[in-house]
Amino acid sequence: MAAVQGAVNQAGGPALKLEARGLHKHFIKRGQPLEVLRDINFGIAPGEFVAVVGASGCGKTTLLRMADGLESISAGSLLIDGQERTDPGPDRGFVFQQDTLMPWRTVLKNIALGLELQGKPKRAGLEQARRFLEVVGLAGFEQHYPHELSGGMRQRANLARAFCIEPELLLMDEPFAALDAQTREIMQSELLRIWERTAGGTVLFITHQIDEAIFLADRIIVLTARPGRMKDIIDVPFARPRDLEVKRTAEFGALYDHIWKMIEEEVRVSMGMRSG
Ligand SMILES: Nc1ncnc2c1ncn2[C@@H]1O[C@H](COP(=O)(O)OP(=O)(O)OP(=O)(O)O)[C@@H](O)[C@H]1O
Repeated sequence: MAAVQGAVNQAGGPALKLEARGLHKHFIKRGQPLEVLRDINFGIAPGEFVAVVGASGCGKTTLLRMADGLESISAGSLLIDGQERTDPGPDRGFVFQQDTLMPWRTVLKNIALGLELQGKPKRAGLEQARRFLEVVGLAGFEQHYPHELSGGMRQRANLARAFCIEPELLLMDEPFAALDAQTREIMQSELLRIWERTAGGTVLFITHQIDEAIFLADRIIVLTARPGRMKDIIDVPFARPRDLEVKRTAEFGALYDHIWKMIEEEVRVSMGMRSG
């Protein structure tokens, strides 16, 4: 396929960090094609935080894996900095639902792992890891092993590891889904704090939770039921820095209801039910 060039800004640099153009994806399942994503188009500016929501199975994780280079593209294109995306690279960080800490490494050495893989000298890598360990509030736990931490602490170490490599594009797939409701809320505000403190780059964040998407993101992409298509892109009107209190406001509740109705409609369509 011919290389596709993305839009450039006035300074000559790419105007968009991540851009999907007419993106399609299908898998072959038991010999039959399964269409998962159809005609996905969006552009994400450098430094923007964008969440993706949609019914279960609409292709959210697949979209993220395509951005990371873990999944092939069936048609259309996905550009990073104006260039067709390549295999996974050090410019991208990926955070999964389950932490991916190595049980035999201390917390500090887990956080430093990405830097080690990038070839950063050991001492400098550990120093940088220590800084990020402090940012996520784990000072004092450097020499602990993952099994000695709570689920929330492990996910904080996981975040520190992702932010530590200072990725220009951070891809997050329901990173707080395995946490209890209270820890999840705290982690949401921790994530914003870390992101703001470390100039955390561009984020594409997948979630099932509408309130999480509204609280975190600048914009929210709503996908239809499978095959996932663009249903809407919503601007989130809340100023930063954001406090969890914003979730209790009427404006937040109204936006939540609006997005929930869109997703409910899609789930009903996919189940062959009429809305109402
Ligand atoms: N490697 C694969 N081979 C075949 N089918 C796949 C593969 N990966 C995903 N699928 C199918 O693609 C569809 C979309 O999956 P995906 O995990 O992207 O959805 P999702 O929106 O993230 O779902 P959920 O919200 O439930 O996590 C599903 O029907 C899934 O079974």
